[in-house]
Amino acid sequence: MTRHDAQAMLDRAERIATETEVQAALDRLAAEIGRELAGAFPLVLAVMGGAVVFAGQLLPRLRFPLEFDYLHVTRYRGKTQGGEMEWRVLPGQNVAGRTVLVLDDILDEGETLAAIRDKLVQMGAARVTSAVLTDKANGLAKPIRADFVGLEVPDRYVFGCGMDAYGLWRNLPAIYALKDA
Ligand SMILES: O=P(O)(O)OC[C@H]1O[C@H](OP(=O)(O)OP(=O)(O)O)[C@H](O)[C@@H]1O
Ligand SMILES: Nc1nc2[nH]cnc2c(=O)[nH]1
Repeated sequence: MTRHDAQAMLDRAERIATETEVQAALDRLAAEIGRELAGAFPLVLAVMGGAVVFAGQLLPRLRFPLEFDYLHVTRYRGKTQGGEMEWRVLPGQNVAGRTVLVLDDILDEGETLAAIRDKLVQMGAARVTSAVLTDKANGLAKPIRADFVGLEVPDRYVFGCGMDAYGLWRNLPAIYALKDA
């Protein structure tokens, strides 16, 4: 896709959450997480690559002791339909016995977060919790619910705030839905 195509895709998209709304959701999430996990000395794990913006903006709002690490799993790979799960970086052995908080940008069909939870439990995590910036209202019986949800988004392909559209526009500070996908 060219730079011009990328701009045209954004121009055709619909903005579904403003930067101000995203920042307010982050403030609320941080307060909720603090109430639940401040005393737990959690291991916070960002799911690369979509969680990079969410983690980068949430972490400075968490004012309690924690450790941070990441894992990398993907099943969309720049497409708008999910496929086979591909683990690129497994969680480290430091999860054993810990309260873990998984951060991801979106809970859609829930396959990714459920697989991460199962992996962490298998690796000996004492408690697995999760926070997602967005939860897609797709009417599906998801295999997992997130403990902390920033914003509900409609059943469309969304991008911005770390989420990509065909590999692009993770850098946008607001959230958009593709015109046609
Ligand atoms: O609930 P699901 O239907 O499983 O989808 C959610 C996952 O999809 C996205 O990852 P993606 O595979 O696009 O990789 P990315 O993080 O590199 O964007 C997103 O970051 C979640 O991890
Ligand atoms: N960028 C993006 N990634 C996703 N992964 C699962 N659903 C979505 C979505 O709507 N947008």
